[in-house]
Amino acid sequence: MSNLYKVVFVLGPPGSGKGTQCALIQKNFGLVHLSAGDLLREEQESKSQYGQLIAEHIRNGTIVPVAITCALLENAMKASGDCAGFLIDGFPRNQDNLDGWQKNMADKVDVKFTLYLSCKVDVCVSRCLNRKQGRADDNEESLRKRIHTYNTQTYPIIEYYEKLGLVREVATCRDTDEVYTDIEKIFKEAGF
Ligand SMILES: Nc1ncnc2c1ncn2[C@@H]1O[C@H](COP(=O)(O)OP(=O)(O)O)[C@@H](O)[C@H]1O
Ligand SMILES: O=c1ccn([C@@H]2O[C@H](COP(=O)(O)OP(=O)(O)O)[C@@H](O)[C@H]2O)c(=O)[nH]1
Ligand SMILES: [Mg+2]
Repeated sequence: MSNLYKVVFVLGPPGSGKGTQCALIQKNFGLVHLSAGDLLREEQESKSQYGQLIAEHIRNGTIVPVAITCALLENAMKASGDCAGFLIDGFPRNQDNLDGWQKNMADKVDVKFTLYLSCKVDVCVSRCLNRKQGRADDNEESLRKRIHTYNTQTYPIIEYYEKLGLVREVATCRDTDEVYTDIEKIFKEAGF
């Protein structure tokens, strides 16, 4: 019996439906959903010493240094007790994230696969602009920067996992329940 944490990374452009689909997977498979973006927003609101730095990165669509994000993820994993595994939503987003994760977490986790939610940019942007969660980065200027960061820094991480045969892609420019039906099959086939 391995006592490594089981992990599935969930990546895709902003607005592709990562949070929406993770909520459904969590409910039906008992994996715990950890959104790196949500953890960073909570850290920022908690008057952390990193609050200003996090806020600037979020508004500019750039990526927070991995030491901060990885520590938040590891703490959340330790705090969540026994579970079927973790859905890590929106991380690793660049090479620095991947390097920091490999250095600190590689021997504590079993990464099962990366769920890649693919969606056309114009659909993603309009979903974010209509999301109405009061986010500082759901405006046209921040979204342009976020899409640029996604294309230049995050997509190469998906390609890295693709070369390892660890990507499961699901197209998300469809109704939420149609998308979830495909995702459910993938998790069942992976033994969850
Ligand atoms: N398949 C879908 N069809 C239409 N709207 C969706 C779909 N999936 C998510 N949304 C909506 O799009 C917005 C962004 O979804 P979210 O799950 O927050 O994406 P992400 O975490 O990838 O940025 C939310 O308002 C959500 O309700
Ligand atoms: O590992 C992460 C995850 C998120 N972010 C920051 O948080 C923002 C919002 O991320 P989130 O995943 O919440 O956005 P989404 O893709 O869900 O729209 C990103 O643009 C980054 O600035 C980051 O720096 N590192
Ligand atoms: Mg999200």
